[in-house]
Amino acid sequence: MRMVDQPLCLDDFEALARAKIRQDYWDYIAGGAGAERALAANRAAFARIALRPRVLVDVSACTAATTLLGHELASPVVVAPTAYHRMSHPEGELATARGAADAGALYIPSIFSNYPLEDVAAAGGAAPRWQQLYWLHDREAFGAVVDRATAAGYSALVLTVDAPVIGLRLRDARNALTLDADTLPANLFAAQDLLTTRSEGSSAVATQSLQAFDASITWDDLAWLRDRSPLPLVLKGIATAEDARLAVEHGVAAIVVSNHGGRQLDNPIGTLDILPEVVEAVAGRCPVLFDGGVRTGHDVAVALALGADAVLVGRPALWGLAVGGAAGVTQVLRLLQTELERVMALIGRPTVESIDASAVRRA
Ligand SMILES: Cc1cc2nc3c(=O)[nH]c(=O)nc-3n(C[C@H](O)[C@H](O)[C@H](O)COP(=O)(O)O)c2cc1C
Ligand SMILES: CCCCCCC(=O)C(=O)O
Repeated sequence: MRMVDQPLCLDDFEALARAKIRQDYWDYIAGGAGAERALAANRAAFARIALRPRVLVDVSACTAATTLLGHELASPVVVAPTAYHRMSHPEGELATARGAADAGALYIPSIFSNYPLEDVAAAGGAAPRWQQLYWLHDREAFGAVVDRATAAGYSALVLTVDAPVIGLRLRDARNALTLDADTLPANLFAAQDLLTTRSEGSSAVATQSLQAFDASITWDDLAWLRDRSPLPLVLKGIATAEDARLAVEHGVAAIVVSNHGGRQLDNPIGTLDILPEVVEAVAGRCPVLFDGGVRTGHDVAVALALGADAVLVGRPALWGLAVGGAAGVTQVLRLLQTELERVMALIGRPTVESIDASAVRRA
């Protein structure tokens, strides 16, 4: 592997982070499900789309600034929900929240954070934040988290719907992954014992998810959540036009096209290949967010041109966190913003709104 002193791109951050995170936690973060076909497909999809540069356009003042559900953001790059940030840095989600706030970015903490959601909210100050949720078997515990997020000033709930069970994470099973005491989920006390134990041939994360997640929920159950909290509801993990239409019919505020970073269904198709059918089905009725394999400002521009209103980054934020705590998260987000603004100049699209379908073609 190449030696890196000063990270100039996200690949550099990845190399530096790898040297700082212990091997079984690194595998949990980096890995995908099954043969990791979906993980690879997410990146491969970007190689098939080319940008179409227009010239002699005034690009002297390109700006990546945008708005999303009323939030003014420095760029269309959002920090995705990822569990257990203390695997990457002792200050965990508190540092991520500070780093995202300093970059003018929206952060979506995972329900499986290592710090209580109230503390994460306080660390982010006035910055926008949405709370991610998994629907738990224990309805009382689930409702309590929803109430706490509502009271703590989160401005939307992001329900992840692509994980009725956890995908087959072979790296974690081979590593017999269990979580150390300082990496246990802070919002869910009942989950803590289970994450230090595991069934034979499985990891603690997989064993626990089987017991914690309610795999019986359907579209009808969304009404319960809407009754429980007035916050706008975002569904994360939509991967077909049919479900995108259903989501809109159920009044969601936004959807996230995602395959969970290739960690759930090991499908040989990247989320970028799925994005156009979802954008067409939604037909402008709500914002469409996208994630999976975004690693450069060029990737962000491609996703926007294919109809995304914003993109989420999962692993890259963890790399920044591992490398430099809050400042590392800020650096990763600013790097993506700077790269995007450079690409915008090079393709003659000086604003986020001007990056439309005419900006791309199949390579
Ligand atoms: C270590 C790790 C933990 C994750 N935890 C969650 C989670 O708690 N909730 C969730 O909705 N998605 C979770 N995800 C998925 C991310 O939100 C996101 O969809 C994915 O990381 C995007 O792909 P990328 O890492 O290539 O940017 C996790 C992903 C990773 C890598
Ligand atoms: C029972 C713990 C489940 C944590 C799930 C976090 C996650 O979504 C992941 O991809 O890992």
